[in-house]
Amino acid sequence: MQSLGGIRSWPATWRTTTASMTTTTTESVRKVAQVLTVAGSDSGAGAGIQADIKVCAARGVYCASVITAVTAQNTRGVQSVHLLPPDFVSEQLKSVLSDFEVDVVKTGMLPSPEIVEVLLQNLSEYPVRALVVDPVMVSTSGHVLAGSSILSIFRERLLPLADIITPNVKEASALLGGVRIQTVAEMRSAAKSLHQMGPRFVLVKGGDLPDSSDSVDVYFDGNEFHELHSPRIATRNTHGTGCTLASCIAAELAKGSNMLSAVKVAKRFVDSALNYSKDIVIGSGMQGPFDHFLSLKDPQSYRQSTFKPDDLFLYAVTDSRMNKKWNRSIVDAVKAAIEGGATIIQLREKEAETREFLEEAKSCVDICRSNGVCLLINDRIDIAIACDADGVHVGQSDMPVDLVRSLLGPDKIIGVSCKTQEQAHQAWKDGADYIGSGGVFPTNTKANNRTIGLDGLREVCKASKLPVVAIGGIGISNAESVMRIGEPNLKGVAVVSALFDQECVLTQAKKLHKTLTESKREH
Ligand SMILES: Nc1ncnc2c1ncn2[C@@H]1O[C@H](COP(=O)(O)OP(=O)(O)OP(=O)(O)O)[C@@H](O)[C@H]1O
Ligand SMILES: Cc1ncc(CO)c(N)n1
Ligand SMILES: [Mg+2]
Repeated sequence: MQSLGGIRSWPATWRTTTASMTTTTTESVRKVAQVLTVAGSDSGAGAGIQADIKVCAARGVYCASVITAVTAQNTRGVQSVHLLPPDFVSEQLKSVLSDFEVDVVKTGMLPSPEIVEVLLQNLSEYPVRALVVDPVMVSTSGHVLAGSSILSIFRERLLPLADIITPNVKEASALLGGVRIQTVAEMRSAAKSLHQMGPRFVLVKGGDLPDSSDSVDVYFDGNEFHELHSPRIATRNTHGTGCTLASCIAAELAKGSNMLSAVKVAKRFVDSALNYSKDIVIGSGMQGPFDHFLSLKDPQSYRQSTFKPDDLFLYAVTDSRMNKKWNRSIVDAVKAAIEGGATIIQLREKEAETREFLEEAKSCVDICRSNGVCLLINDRIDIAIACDADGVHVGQSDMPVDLVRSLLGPDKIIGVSCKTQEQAHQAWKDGADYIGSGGVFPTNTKANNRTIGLDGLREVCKASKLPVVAIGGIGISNAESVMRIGEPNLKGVAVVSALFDQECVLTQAKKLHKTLTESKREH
């Protein structure tokens, strides 16, 4: 029997290895971890090939796919299965394995002994670093995806080559000739028996174990057992958990992880994904898919957080000292500002305690979202992430914009304070959405802040490829003079004291909105 090399023989430095890669340029090349999944297609895309590709993408690993069968499948069950001819499966395998530097092969639905045979042949011709075998046999809905005809070739030839096998309790039982597996103790003894068939590691999954408040998987390395526990999540969206777990193990191995760490990360990934998507509704059947990217957004809130430059029109920036002085909560201040016509809100709470600020920020997100107004957080990226704000505003000495972007992802709003043309240019290059420019007039809100005046503002606007909001000492009496500079990308004014260092925020917001609307009409 040919060895696949196995994960234990990986060079420790493989991640930076570039020598074996062919390239037509002399530039350095970046090695990308690669998985090949050999599995069936699930038309509902919760399991099979589709799940495998999503998991790898979510884990930062490239995933090629060889399809063994096509299923007509949805959340109600499997309606029909069409096997691909073994020769054609072989052609796909050759195609990928002869070209790509596949690190790990992961198998799912292998529906006939002939298909297993062509897989074995190709693996002996093109060895890979690790083989993850998820012995898919029966769908959770009860449909047979691979019948008993595959059992002997699995036992005798595929399992001995596997670095890890990941049967659920039913599959473990089938591989062992029908033994009873209904307890964690029986899972342990099954793992031990399966290990004797030759795989280096065994993970018996307990997702379908009856009467268990925990979801327990049993891992066996030939010597030691590990029980991986997580609270069972009450959700209908468990379709594809098995494929997800195995693909995540493959992805982590491809990145260079050892087996136990890969399995632990994979279990946590399934757990977080299930938790995150426990309430989503896709399809009308008994078992729904979940969100591998942990990010299917409520379309309502998603739509509201898209940023338009005109949102900068009346930009309200909160200030904790002023709220304290006037004895109101941030939430009340924000409500009043929005009611008076504020078009975007920034929470700038320099002195707030983190825990308290987070709670207030969450309430403000709810208010802003229900009013279709974007909410930004000043400087505190952590708070913005934790409360799912629409974005952040950062200064020149805060975290760099490109790093903020990588932390917040592509859809969040990032604003940057800029006093100079160079800063405005840099903000645009780094991927900001707008800039705030000032102080236009002297202000008490920000100590030691250089005033750039209307001329400075004009300069920055001229250089900026991004929309601009003016800030610093602006109020009802001078807002018009600011807008009158007439630069087309100057979209509005940001105010602090003019709204919040006032007895009635609502009245001041209304007045300011009126002034701005009039000056817009005139210019
Ligand atoms: N409700 C749940 N809550 C938490 N973890 C779960 C739940 N259901 C399954 N899991 C976990 O998901 C992983 C897959 O286990 P499971 O036994 O469901 O595999 P499977 O039956 O092959 O999956 P499927 O056939 O639905 O793709 C395991 O780590 C298991 O512990
Ligand atoms: C194609 C396919 N592979 C695997 C599973 C197991 O979840 C499934 N339901 N469908
Ligand atoms: Mg299951």
